[in-house]
Amino acid sequence: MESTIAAISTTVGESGIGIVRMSGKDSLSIAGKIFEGKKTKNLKDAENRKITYGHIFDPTDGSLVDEVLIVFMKAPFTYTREDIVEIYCHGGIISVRKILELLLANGAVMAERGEFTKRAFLNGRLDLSQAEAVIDIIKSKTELSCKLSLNQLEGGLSSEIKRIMDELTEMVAHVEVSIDFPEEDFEEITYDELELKSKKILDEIDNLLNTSERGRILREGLNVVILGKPNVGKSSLLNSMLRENRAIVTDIPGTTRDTIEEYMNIDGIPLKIVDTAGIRNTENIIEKIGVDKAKNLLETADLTIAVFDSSKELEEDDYEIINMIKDKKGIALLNKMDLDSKLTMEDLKKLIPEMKIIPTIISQKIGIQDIENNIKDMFYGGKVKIKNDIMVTNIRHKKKLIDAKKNISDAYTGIISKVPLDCLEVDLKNCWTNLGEISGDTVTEDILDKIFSEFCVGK
Ligand SMILES: Nc1nc2c(c(=O)[nH]1)N(C=O)[C@@H](CNc1ccc(C(=O)N[C@@H](CCC(=O)O)C(=O)O)cc1)CN2
Ligand SMILES: Nc1nc2c(ncn2[C@@H]2O[C@H](COP(=O)(O)OP(=O)(O)OP(=O)(O)O)[C@@H](O)[C@H]2O)c(=O)[nH]1
Ligand SMILES: [Mg+2]
Repeated sequence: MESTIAAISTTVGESGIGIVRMSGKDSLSIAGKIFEGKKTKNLKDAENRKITYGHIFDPTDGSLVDEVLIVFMKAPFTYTREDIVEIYCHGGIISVRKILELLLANGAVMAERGEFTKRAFLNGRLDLSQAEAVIDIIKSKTELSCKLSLNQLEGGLSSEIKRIMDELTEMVAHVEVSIDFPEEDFEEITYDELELKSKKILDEIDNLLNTSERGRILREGLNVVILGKPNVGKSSLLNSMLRENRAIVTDIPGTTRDTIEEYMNIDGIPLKIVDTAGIRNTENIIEKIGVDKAKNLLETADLTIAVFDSSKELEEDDYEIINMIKDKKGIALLNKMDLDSKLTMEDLKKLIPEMKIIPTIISQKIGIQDIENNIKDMFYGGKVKIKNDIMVTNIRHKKKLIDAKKNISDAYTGIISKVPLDCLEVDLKNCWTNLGEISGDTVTEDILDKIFSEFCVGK
């Protein structure tokens, strides 16, 4: 890396302090041109990693720009493994921008998005999945997803991937020896050994892939769809869960015409919750579109909440809804329990014996806590220990794992049917390459550019 890069690393706006930073071999000399210290006049004389107080001046006219703290961090023990200078100035928009401008005028080039972290990766301080964790930390919206990304930054996923890659390397080496020196039987690997080893790798990749479903939920939110006949209290439920009057609630059936999506979280579990138009057989064109939309949404739901009205006898529309949700993951609510009962818990239980049924009075917020606890239980159903678990949360990693799984299962199938060893080698190597795209060992320039372009400036 020849160039010295500079960027503003904090948000530009009304902030107390702003950070402008530089990385590269000229960092110290460039900063030295615009900084004058109080006690330590010259930045070159400042101690490594020790904060120095002073002022930034515009060297073209000697005018004062800001009062700052500055630190020089000497390569290679820095964030990027290059020389770094960080300037802590007064926040806002003028000072940070002016200081960046001066650095650029004195030999630094504007850093691209994620370029500091990209350099940390290229210089070997982080592997690619760790670098990607950095942006996931910044973008995380809940404590839980932040914690997972921090684990990834600490190298949990990386070491697991590395371990599997080492196993593959060892297997390939054995296979190659057996191909190259078939006469010398001492090193030759047996098909039984190969079967065991490839099965182990297949299981390990599978285990990682199995965590990605929960990973997706943490990324996108658990997709919860509220379903039911008109007027049963679906929008009331949405409002109660959000704790705000988001959707219009009236006693006129057919109030909600379109779907309403909102985000919330229950103890850190992100939820996308969708209120839908009441399902009924209708001739009204607008309402019909809403009803069809609600039915389609069911396909992508992680969880459905089907609402029933206890004050009304079951009708044809209820039966249709029961049919739709029967084999889906979800819970049923028997609402309006404050009114005279025409539909009991027992009646409903007979129709959907597999499903959890919760009695509610949504208009009085009764049962909401119960619903939220049930959603939580379903999420933690797999008994994940989030804290120590390695979890695949990144969609790119998931895709690569799927490719790698395909390679190793092909190899495994080949081993079972005793195909020639050189046929296996290709699958094993491809598997290694696909895993290497997660760690960054085998990644291409294009992929790197794409990954780091999603970073923020100054990271
Ligand atoms: N001011 C400031 N705050 C920051 C960062 C930064 O770059 N600057 N970070 C980044 O964006 C994060 C912290 N991450 C960092 C990771 C490594 C090193 C570092 O200097 N590592 C060296 C030395 C470690 C040591 O002293 O033991 C190394 O790994 O060799 C610095 C920050 C969050 N806070
Ligand atoms: N008595 C009683 N009324 C309720 C309860 N829950 C909701 N309601 C009332 O039922 C009516 C319909 O509620 P909504 O939330 O608009 O029902 P919806 O299912 O969204 O209806 P559509 O949008 O038309 O499909 C409103 O007047 C609510 O105040 C309850 O537990 N008990
Ligand atoms: Mg509604």
